[in-house]
Amino acid sequence: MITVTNLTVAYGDLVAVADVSLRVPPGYVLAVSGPSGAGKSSLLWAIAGAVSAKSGSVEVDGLEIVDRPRAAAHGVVLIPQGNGLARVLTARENLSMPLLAERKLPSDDQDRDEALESIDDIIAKALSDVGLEDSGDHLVEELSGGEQQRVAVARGLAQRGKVILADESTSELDSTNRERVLALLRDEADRGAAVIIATHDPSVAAGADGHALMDEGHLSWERRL
Ligand SMILES: Nc1ncnc2c1ncn2[C@@H]1O[C@H](COP(=O)(O)OP(=O)(O)OP(=O)(O)O)[C@@H](O)[C@H]1O
Repeated sequence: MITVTNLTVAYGDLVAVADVSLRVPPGYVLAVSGPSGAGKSSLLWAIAGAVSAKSGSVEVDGLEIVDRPRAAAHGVVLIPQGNGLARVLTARENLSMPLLAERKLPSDDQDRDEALESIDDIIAKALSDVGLEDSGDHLVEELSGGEQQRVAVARGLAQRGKVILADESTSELDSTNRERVLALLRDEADRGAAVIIATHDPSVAAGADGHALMDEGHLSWERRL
């Protein structure tokens, strides 16, 4: 459960998120739309622990989110706008980094090999789910914008979070891949994650369980969860 209570995020004097409250239970997909600069990314960053609240709070399953490392360890996955991939690493390496960071590999050689094989399996499935099973060894900078976006989605899915925050994750995709990614995000909700999608696309918002609008940091409801 994502619980945002009277959250305000500010950059100096600029208030990006103004006294926002919302709840997203496990199993639900919330779409957040609104004009450029409305505060959608800032709301997602605050839920991910990547920016601090000026006032108010964010909780995930009762744990207050105070910084990114603890949020990530608690299963809060952010698929950032602009992908956030390391361009000089391969797609597979980009997927492996958060998985390796969150696990302590066993010291025993055989146990370690098994753990690494299981990570390889998770990565192969995530890349296959986004239709990039043959692109794992490509450098990110060799991939198209839409392929990079799908790698970023695969990286998010591979982490099997309890919260998935997808920031404009379909903006560069053709309709087939947009439907594919939306179905994958729906699968995440069906497995028990709470999902928030920031989007400019009305068709993405229409497919969500609820739809919130942001404008100048304020949130209102188009369709409640
Ligand atoms: N790191 C930052 N420092 C200062 N101002 C920022 C920072 N990040 C965002 N802003 C400002 O905060 C406001 C909200 O930005 P935000 O990126 O959250 O909006 P958005 O709704 O996601 O926009 P878009 O749809 O264009 O991605 C904007 O005025 C933006 O310029």
